[in-house]
Amino acid sequence: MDKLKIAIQKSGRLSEKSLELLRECGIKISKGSQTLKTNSSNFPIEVLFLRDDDIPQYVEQNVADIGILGENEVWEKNRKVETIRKLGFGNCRLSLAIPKDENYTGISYFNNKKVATSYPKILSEFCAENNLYVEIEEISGSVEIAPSIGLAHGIFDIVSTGSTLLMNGLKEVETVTKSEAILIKSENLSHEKQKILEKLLFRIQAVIYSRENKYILLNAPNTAISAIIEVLPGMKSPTVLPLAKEGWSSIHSVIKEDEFWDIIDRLKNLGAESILVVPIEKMIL
Ligand SMILES: Nc1ncnc2c1ncn2[C@@H]1O[C@H](COP(=O)(O)OP(=O)(O)OP(=O)(O)O)[C@@H](O)[C@H]1O
Ligand SMILES: O=P(O)(O)OC[C@H]1O[C@H](OP(=O)(O)OP(=O)(O)O)[C@H](O)[C@@H]1O
Ligand SMILES: [Mg+2]
Repeated sequence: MDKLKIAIQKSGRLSEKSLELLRECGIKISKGSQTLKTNSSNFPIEVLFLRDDDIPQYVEQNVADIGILGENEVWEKNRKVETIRKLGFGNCRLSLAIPKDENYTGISYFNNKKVATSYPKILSEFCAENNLYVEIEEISGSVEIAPSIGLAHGIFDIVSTGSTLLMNGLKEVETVTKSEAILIKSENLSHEKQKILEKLLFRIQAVIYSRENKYILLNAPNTAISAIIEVLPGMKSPTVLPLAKEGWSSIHSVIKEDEFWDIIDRLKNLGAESILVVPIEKMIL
């Protein structure tokens, strides 16, 4: 039987989370620290561990069928690959930064300046759109060091918490774009591999839904049920079960994790008690 070849980052920001996603999809993968290629024992998939920068090229050339990498690498490498979906991790932004004591006057600050980056294509497109002439100094890593050693006036790099900028005496002045991990595929997948991919995508969808949602259970007086249901829409409609205590019910529903803290006060004000919020193992709509 054919195997679907998936390229993921060997070591770096996306490695652990890519493996974790596959494992949460029920795919068994054993990996030693030096493993560069491995087969799953219970799913028709072969995992290739690569530098993230190389993944677009391998997927374009059908060496790998699909890959997990940052959107930023797909934009930068500009290979012929198809984006399938976002994966909800590896969130970061690509920003311009300058030494913290510089007086930033707006985007024209960068005119005729030297900027160091590992993303020359994304940067040059941004400069062209904004009619800026910028001298781009391409380097492959430790970009934040560039201004302090006189290599460039500013940098264009990935920012997440901002602590690398801070530690290197820089300030973020323009966010050019945002990125997260995505799944890409080759434009020429065989019918059989496409079938395996669909099976994998079904599982990924269930895992991502379960990460984004929580199961909520609460007790409330029957008089408050309709008002509480307004606040808790649920997958279709909340479940309402009678409690042994006369005039009270238990209400169960599914809520978005990031909405929970916004609605908790409203639920309490409506008379909800004993509120439990529990993780969902898998969620299939
Ligand atoms: N600080 C961060 N927070 C969140 N996501 C990040 C962060 N830094 C990078 N990323 C995302 O993770 C991807 C991989 O980042 P990493 O720093 O591991 O790359 P790398 O050093 O180029 O790795 P490789 O050795 O595989 O080439 C980036 O392309 C980006 O999409
Ligand atoms: O805003 P922060 O949370 O500090 O994250 C930003 C840093 O993270 C990435 O590097 P990483 O630490 O992955 O190391 P690398 O340069 O070896 O890729 C990126 O290149 C930045 O340097
Ligand atoms: Mg890289």
